[in-house]
Amino acid sequence: MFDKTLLANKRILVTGGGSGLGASMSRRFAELGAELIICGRRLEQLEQTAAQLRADFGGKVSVARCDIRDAAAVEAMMETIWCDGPLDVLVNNAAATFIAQSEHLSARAADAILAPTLHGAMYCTLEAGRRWIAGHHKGVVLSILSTSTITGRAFTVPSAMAKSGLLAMTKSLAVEWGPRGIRTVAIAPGPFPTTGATGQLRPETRDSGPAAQNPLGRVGKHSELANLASFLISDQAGYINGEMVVQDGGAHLRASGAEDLLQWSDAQWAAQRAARTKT
Ligand SMILES: CCCCCCC/C=C/C(=O)SCCNC(=O)CCNC(=O)[C@H](O)C(C)(C)COP(=O)(O)OP(=O)(O)OC[C@H]1O[C@@H](n2cnc3c(N)ncnc32)[C@H](O)[C@@H]1OP(=O)(O)O
Ligand SMILES: NC(=O)C1=CN([C@@H]2O[C@H](COP(=O)(O)OP(=O)(O)OC[C@H]3O[C@@H](n4cnc5c(N)ncnc54)[C@H](OP(=O)(O)O)[C@@H]3O)[C@@H](O)[C@H]2O)C=CC1
Repeated sequence: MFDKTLLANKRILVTGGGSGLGASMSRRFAELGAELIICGRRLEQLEQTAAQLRADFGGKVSVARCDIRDAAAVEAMMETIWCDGPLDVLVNNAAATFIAQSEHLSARAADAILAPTLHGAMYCTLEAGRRWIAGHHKGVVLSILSTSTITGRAFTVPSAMAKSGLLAMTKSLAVEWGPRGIRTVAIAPGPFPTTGATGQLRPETRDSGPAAQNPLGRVGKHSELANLASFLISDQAGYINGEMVVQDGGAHLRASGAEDLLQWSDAQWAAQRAARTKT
């Protein structure tokens, strides 16, 4: 699909690159010649993914243990990265969510989603952006958002708020940082099965799967998202700035994807609160 050197000479940080969609994007970027830094909280998971990428593609892959909720930790990570040279691309991928009735959300529960999803991505963007501007270096920020930015989404309100905040960041910085050579772009994926998303959003007690509700009758393939991401961060997409590309098989045109939860009984919600997963 792409020239194998599409991302040669690109130095890319993927937050949450150790697992899920972050690992799948990292894999494709490595295949297309990029140097990678993947960050997350679980060092062992990061090392495992990095070792596999090195074995498969032979390029340079480094890991950074970093909880992006911690602004000082993000600054320290960026300092360490820049010691070896500037990044070319930041992929804001790490995020958290869970389903809950909003009236049951405590402040801590709301912050547990907003802190990594909104604040963490903002810290990473600001730390990369200020270094790009100071060094007169071009950069690209790709943020992985959600179709909740278009529809809103019941029962995942903090996530929907965070993703909409990041869409506002993407559009705003396109204008503010475009003249400085920095592009900001985004993808709004529909359902792409991952351990994290399935664990948090699809308890076995939910009746119908996202494939059944999708106009195309299926969920997304990781390779499809990884290819779109590769294009958007490449120089081939050099005139795309401030845009969010939806990749959901048309699902958001039918519904936001959470309406089945309106039918849940109090007992089902109580069981969900008791059985909630933590990844
Ligand atoms: C068409 C459909 C498409 C849907 C797309 C939706 C778009 C977004 C998708 C995604 O983001 S998928 C990625 C999901 N992956 C993850 O969430 C992985 C990362 N997860 C985590 O880090 C954690 O699991 C967590 C969710 C952040 C929670 O862990 P944390 O250690 O931060 O929380 P705690 O200290 O345990 O609790 C803090 C606070 O939050 C309350 N809480 C925690 N989990 C739940 C839950 N499942 N339900 C309700 N409340 C929860 C917990 O009770 C604490 O509050 P207090 O009790 O202290 O008030
Ligand atoms: N999968 C889907 O259907 C959809 C996903 N998305 C978006 O795609 C992106 C990836 O989702 P997905 O792969 O499913 O999610 P996963 O839960 O599978 O992966 C999340 C990744 O983020 C990392 N992470 C979470 N919290 C932090 C933190 N505080 N600091 C650093 N890293 C963190 C995790 O690593 P660790 O635990 O080691 O920190 C993990 O590698 C997210 O932005 C999500 O909102 C959007 C719509 C649909």
